[in-house]
Amino acid sequence: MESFQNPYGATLNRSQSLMSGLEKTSPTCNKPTHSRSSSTASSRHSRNIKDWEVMDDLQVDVTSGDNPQDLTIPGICEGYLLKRRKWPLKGWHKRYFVLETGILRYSKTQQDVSAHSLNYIFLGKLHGSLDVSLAVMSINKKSNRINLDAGDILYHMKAKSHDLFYIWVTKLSAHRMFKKNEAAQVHNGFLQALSQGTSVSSYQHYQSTTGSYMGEIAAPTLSEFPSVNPGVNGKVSAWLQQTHDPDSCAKELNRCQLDLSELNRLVQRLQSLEGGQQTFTNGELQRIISMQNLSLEKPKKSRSGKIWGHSRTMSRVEALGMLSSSHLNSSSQLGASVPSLPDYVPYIPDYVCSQLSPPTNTSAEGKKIQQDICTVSQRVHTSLKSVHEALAQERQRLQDTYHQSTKLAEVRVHTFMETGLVYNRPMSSRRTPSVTDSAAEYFDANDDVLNGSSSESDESGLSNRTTSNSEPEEGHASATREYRASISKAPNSVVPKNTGRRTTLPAHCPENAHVGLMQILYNNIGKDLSRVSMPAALNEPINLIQRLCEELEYSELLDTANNTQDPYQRMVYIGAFAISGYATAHYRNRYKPFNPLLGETYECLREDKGFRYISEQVCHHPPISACHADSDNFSLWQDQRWKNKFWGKSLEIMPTGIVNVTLPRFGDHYEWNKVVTCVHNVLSQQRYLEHYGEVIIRNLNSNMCTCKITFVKSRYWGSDTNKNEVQGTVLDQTGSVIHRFGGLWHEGIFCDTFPTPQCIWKPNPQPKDYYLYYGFSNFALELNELTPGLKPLLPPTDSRLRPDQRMLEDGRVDDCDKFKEEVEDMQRERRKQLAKKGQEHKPRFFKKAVDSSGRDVYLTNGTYWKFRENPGFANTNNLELW
Ligand SMILES: CC(C)CCC[C@@H](C)[C@H]1CC[C@H]2[C@@H]3CC=C4C[C@@H](O)CC[C@]4(C)[C@H]3CC[C@]12C
Repeated sequence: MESFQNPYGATLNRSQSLMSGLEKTSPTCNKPTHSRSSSTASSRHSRNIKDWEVMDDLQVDVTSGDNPQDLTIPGICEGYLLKRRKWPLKGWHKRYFVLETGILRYSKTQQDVSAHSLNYIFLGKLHGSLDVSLAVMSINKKSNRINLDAGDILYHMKAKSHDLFYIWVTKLSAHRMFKKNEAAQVHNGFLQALSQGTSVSSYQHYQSTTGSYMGEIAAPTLSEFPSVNPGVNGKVSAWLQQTHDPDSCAKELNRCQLDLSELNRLVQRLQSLEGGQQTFTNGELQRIISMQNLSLEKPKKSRSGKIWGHSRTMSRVEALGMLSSSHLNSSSQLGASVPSLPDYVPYIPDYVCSQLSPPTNTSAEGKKIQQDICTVSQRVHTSLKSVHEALAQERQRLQDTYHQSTKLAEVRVHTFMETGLVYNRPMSSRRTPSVTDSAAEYFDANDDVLNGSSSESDESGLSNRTTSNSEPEEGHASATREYRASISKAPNSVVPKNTGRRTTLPAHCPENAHVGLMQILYNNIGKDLSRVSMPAALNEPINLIQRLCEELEYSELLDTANNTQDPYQRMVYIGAFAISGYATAHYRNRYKPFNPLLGETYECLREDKGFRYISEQVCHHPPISACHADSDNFSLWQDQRWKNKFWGKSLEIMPTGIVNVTLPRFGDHYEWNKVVTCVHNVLSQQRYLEHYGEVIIRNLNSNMCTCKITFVKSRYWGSDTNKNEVQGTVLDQTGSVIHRFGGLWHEGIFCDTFPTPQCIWKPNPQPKDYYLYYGFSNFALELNELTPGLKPLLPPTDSRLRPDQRMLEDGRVDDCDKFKEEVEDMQRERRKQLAKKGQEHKPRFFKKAVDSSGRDVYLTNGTYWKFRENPGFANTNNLELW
């Protein structure tokens, strides 16, 4: 593998194609024991995967650490990129990105950002921020896509052109390198200080020189605070009176302004002195791109007619010559951190070229001007520093006050709830619910979201909406805090004391921290996880078709819905049910359900809950699990298919099936989609699950109301308290909000627009020692129970009879591994036989159909319970799966 010298002096390997790793995975060599998934994966998919490259981690020589260039801060890069929407899964938002000192931030528009300070200030809402050195970076040259996966945060970005893509990749690589060096340096300084037994002053010194950007991630930005209520003038003046010398900041800033005009004059003078004599040496280009501040947007003509950065304009010819492929490919000694782009001569727009010119200073007069620039700059720096300090103090005060006031508000709302002061709102008024004063405070911020726009995107697939992309909103966060407080006060649902079912598993779950998940995942990139066989220690003794049944754990919500006259309130229960299915995921991130075999079935008869459920693995390619449940109060069916994507640190699971529920009493037929589930930090023990996106629930038989539920993506700076947020609204035909509800998907849902505000749903408490039993809930514990009475009634294809799964449940992990392999081999053999005969597998209890929207679906064919009763599965022809 070629190795290069990057602009900062460190040696690194050329980006390594992930696919090359995959290609090596032939059946004979390098194949891990547990990647026996089918090699006939969709060719389209694998072609796409081939185009992705993971940027190698840069090798930083920590020990030498004597290269002063190591800590040169690469120039800022800013401009619009497309950012993939979280919901709907297709389409991209245009977002304005700023990359500065290793931190990538973005907001909605360029106007949200101001560069008129030492650091970038986000005037509008800062949507997100990421330390690029902590992320796995993968790029796709063909589609100009860049992914950054930091485990907790995952950005999918796309450049508008290949040239911009090239610049961004160069910049990102430089900033990653810088950040890594910086971390190494801090680490070194610290170690040195410790080993010398001196105080850590050198470390502190380092911190004070680089402190402006260190730790930025953790510090909340001003935009985090809710907007100020206009009716608080009195409070503001009182506040200002306490502010320490408010005029001094203004004075300093005035002084700065004068100095800045002086600087502007000096810079212009310097430029006119040096005009046009610049040439670039071979290989310097990437260094220049890395080091210069670049604005990748066409400048809007400012008053001075100039854009910031160096303003010498290069001719198109000059630019092309400079950016010829010889500069960009691997022969460049500096072109290390960027993948080579052979046969490609990018056209860098003039307004970017004009910023690329490196500073030069040769003449004596030039030197003098430079000195002046330094002196004035230092003055500006001192002024701004003092302003910065004053503002920091102010921010601290604000922050303290803010925290105090939210605590107060909480207390107030609690009292409001406790005193039972409820408000009645005529439902007929059908307008956005008004809330009482005490609650109004925190709902104000919600309104724009509550009245959110439609989820249609424009033709280009681009959108500037922020209402339905599951990005966090501060207003919601505070609403959720209130809901949460109320939910925790609500009594726990009473778990029936004795269901006669088991309350624990026969054996503890195996320890699996040692299992080399990394190799398995890297070797199966792009493949469905549902096709990848994993070591038994990574499995839970539950099958995916059983796991689907878990979504019925809170079926009483559907019972309630079927007994609720008011269609809007009914919808709230349906919404809560849709959310409740996700609750168990909170405790379930260490193990993966078994992949069902084609033709495997599972039944769940719950007289106590009043429903019966069946499911079958109906298709292998792609894997599809179909299920159907009936009760006096509802019918539910869905077929579940999911795609998954592994981005280096996180695994995204995108289910595509639609859930259907009918309520016999009102003739309602609801249908809704599922959200994305992301397993963050999948390779480490800090693994956790997040759901994000939007669920839209429609009633196909009445357009009276719809429900919109947002699973909010947590913020990077979020404490645990803003994880797992959900917000829902029930809208009438005109789009007005009739109900709103929210909370956390693992803690419960509160609705404050009901005649009596109340907790709609709260998950059952986890059983004792659940951690030792795969994190299962009581309901999950019961799913695989096989009682002597039940055994003869089940078809032999029922998951309860699957030996490998039973072995795992009994704690016989090695036996399970062996048997699992056998079972999977048998399945392959069956498939071969079928293919030989030119036949296709046909599901036994489901039939293929097309739903009202033209989607392929699997519906029950109504035979399961009939066969079970008569003639009984012992007397039918059954598949032999194991
Ligand atoms: C590799 C292993 C050990 C890491 C753990 C992966 C676990 C957390 C993954 C593997 C398969 C995943 C499940 C696959 C499909 C669905 C259906 C979807 O509608 C809800 C999420 C859910 C239920 C996923 C939850 C997370 C899940 C269980």
